[in-house]
Amino acid sequence: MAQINPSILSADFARLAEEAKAVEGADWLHVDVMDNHFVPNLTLGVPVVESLSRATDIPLDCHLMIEEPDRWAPQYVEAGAGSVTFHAEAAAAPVRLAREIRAKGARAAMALKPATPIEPYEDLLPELDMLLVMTVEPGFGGQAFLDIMLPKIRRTRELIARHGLELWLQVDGGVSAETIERCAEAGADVFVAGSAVYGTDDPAAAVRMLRHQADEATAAASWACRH
Ligand SMILES: O=C(CO)[C@H](O)[C@H](O)COP(=O)(O)O
Ligand SMILES: [Fe+2]
Repeated sequence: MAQINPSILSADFARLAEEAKAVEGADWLHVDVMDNHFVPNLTLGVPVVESLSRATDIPLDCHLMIEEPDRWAPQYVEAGAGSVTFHAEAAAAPVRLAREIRAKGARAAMALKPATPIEPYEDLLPELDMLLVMTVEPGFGGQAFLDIMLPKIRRTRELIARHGLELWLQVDGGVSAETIERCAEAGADVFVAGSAVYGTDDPAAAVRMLRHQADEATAAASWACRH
């Protein structure tokens, strides 16, 4: 079944615990950590993740858009994150970092900005639990989905299948009722949605609707039949 991860970037930061409750039934809560260096925006850090992990039963999926993830990522595991994603463009030693995240007890994931190809990282895939293909330029919520990323999602799904891996394939940025089916058809199975969830009157219903759409599109997709 498709996993839907609402992004709290589009939530009210003064009411994060309530905003987590508003998406009960979501698979993960996506937490965008930005440092105003790797991306031109600043959000939250380790103490907020620590408090949020105590305030909700939904596991936290921390997307680190920061420099020096080798230094910081382990601290997010200690703060309670169930999954930690570092960017390929920022990590100094991605294999060592992925192993450290896993050794500390979280799922290890790596993200690719739109201009970063997947092919140079093929040998790294067995070290990861999830690969994130960004479908907008990281930094801000509410941007338009980049259709041009669909071939990269397809190629990544093919590589995962070729290596016989159980790796999850996440998409993040502009995922909505209009775009989620294209992502699922191309091979994504974990979907981050910020504005498409928190920008509605009923965020929990939006999660259910997006999951239903993704499941239908996956069932019809050739990559899932071969899986
Ligand atoms: O990583 C991100 C931006 O860098 C966010 O997770 C993403 O943009 C979610 O927001 P939306 O669904 O509104 O695009
Ligand atoms: Fe994100």
